[in-house]
Amino acid sequence: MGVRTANVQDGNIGQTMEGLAATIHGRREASPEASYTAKLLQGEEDSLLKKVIEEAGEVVMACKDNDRDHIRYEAGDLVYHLLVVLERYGVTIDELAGELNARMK
Ligand SMILES: N=c1c2ncn([C@@H]3O[C@H](COP(=O)(O)OP(=O)(O)OP(=O)(O)O)[C@@H](O)[C@H]3O)c2ncn1[C@@H]1O[C@H](COP(=O)(O)O)[C@@H](O)[C@H]1O
Repeated sequence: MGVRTANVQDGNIGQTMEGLAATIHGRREASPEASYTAKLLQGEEDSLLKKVIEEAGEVVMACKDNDRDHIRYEAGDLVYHLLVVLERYGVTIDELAGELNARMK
């Protein structure tokens, strides 16, 4: 695990999520030997789904340790794997945004 200090100046969540989702989409046709994302997209469905549960558990453990850097790191793993799930099941990042925006009052 490579937990490090985050540079918040690097952060723009909209651009980051769009860029990452586009990269993940582009791995649909990539070789699973060359790309972990391609392996998740093309491999066993349950392997990907189990990974989401595992990463969610790691976020919870980091929270129980009250370790901010570790929480952020594991949240990154969870969000990445969640985006891979969305790609695999054909839910676009714009649809996710629409879902969240519809809840705003
Ligand atoms: N954001 C990620 C990303 N986050 C996590 N991971 C991988 O997810 C796996 C997480 O597994 P584990 O939890 O077992 O490993 P860990 O996090 O090292 O250790 P622990 O959390 O268990 O302590 C590791 O293999 C990470 O490399 C990611 N792999 C890829 N990406 C993005 O996807 C792009 C395409 O990557 P490729 O699929 O390699 O082409 C990359 O450029 C990145 O932008």
